[in-house]
Amino acid sequence: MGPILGCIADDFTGGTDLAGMLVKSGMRTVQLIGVPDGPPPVGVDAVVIALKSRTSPVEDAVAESLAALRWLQQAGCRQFYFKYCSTFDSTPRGNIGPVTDALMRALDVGFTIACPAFPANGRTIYQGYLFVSGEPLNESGMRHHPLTPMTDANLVRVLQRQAGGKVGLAAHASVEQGGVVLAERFAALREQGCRYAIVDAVSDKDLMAIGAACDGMPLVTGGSGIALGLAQNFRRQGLLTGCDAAAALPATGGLRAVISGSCSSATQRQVAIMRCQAPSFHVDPLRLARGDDVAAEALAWAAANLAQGPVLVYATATPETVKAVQAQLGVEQAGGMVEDALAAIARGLVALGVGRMIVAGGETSGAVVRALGVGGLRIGPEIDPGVPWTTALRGAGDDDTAAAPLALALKSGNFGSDDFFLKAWSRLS
Ligand SMILES: Nc1ncnc2c1ncn2[C@@H]1O[C@H](COP(=O)(O)OP(=O)(O)O)[C@@H](O)[C@H]1O
Ligand SMILES: O=C(O)[C@@H](O)C(=O)COP(=O)(O)O
Repeated sequence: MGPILGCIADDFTGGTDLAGMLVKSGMRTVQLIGVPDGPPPVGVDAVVIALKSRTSPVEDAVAESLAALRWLQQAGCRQFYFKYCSTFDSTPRGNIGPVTDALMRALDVGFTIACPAFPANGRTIYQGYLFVSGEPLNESGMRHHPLTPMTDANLVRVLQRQAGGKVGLAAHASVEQGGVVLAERFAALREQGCRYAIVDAVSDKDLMAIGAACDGMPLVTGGSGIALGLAQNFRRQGLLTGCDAAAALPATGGLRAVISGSCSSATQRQVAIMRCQAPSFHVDPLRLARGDDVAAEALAWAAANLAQGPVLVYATATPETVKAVQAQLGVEQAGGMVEDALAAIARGLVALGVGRMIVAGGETSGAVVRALGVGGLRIGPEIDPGVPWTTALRGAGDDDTAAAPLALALKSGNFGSDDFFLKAWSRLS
């Protein structure tokens, strides 16, 4: 049987986050990188197509998302899921609103939900306000994000600025009463002319209620959290028949490296800790802009250090440093230049024998995975909430027979414990 649930993720770390969550909920899941050419994989319950569309121009994000939807429809999926960041990362023009609108039009649906909550990672929503580990979004580190600074915690307001229709709120008072009451609240909002409901959630129990209320809803949108409650609907209908071999990965090996282009608060702490314990190489955007061959330097340095243990290559910097760089180079130019350099270094590292790699940052992961020509990812064991180990597949139909496939952990900027870069290796057998 083909996949039942078709997911479109707006970045690659978000894709592995969602795929890991679906696997945990008992759905056999494969993550594909970009819209595939080939036929859908067999023996899976869910497919996640990971795009790099979070900060693309709106028209490009919409076109790519619609292409992904068409492929998932042809693959036979019966429910669709637009995955964005648990901190609702978006530019003032979108892309969450415009992509949601385009998917709704294509599916001919008049209502959907928007819920980025991920309580296990401290993302909770109450009265429509998004909190990050107890801090309102606009007071969290997200206000300094290099590409998508988030300066308003009220998601009804944020989505209303991006979307074509009216945004309503399904507050916690409805959510805590369970799926039936919540579904009634959705119906009431629809009658009031709302096309979207921001949904409160402060616990996994709330996510299960949201999942139940979304039974049969053609399109859901959110972070990875709401995935937790969807499998129960399919299971009840007898649609989840396969056994879950999800967390088993083929044997991996080779040298180890961490590549970090994330400037998020959690990554800054993780980089600081790894720098004290392992050889590290700093990629300076201003040197890139001057035309220095930083990638070649990094690879020569890596060749001399890799044998000793994991190495760190990072562009991660404080908000002040990032602002100064952006003032000189421009926001997009700085980001693109760093991403290109880290991607070239990742390719060179694999050529030097790196077989296990952690990449920190969503945009950074997108650039690296593309440069490595990865077609898909097999999902393995979770390192920390939202970050599984994966192994690289060449494409949709790949049966993963390579002797020792490349192991990749794509770490969302703000996920993972402070010692993530040190402890992650032990989760890979
Ligand atoms: N020192 C720096 N100066 C300016 N931009 C940087 C610097 N280091 C990284 N970047 C850019 O910041 C962006 C970080 O985004 P991303 O990789 O998605 O991380 P996160 O997951 O934390 O959001 C990337 O485009 C990256 O190239
Ligand atoms: O939902 C989340 O927070 C993550 O899955 C995610 O999308 C993070 O994006 P980055 O912080 O850009 O890695």
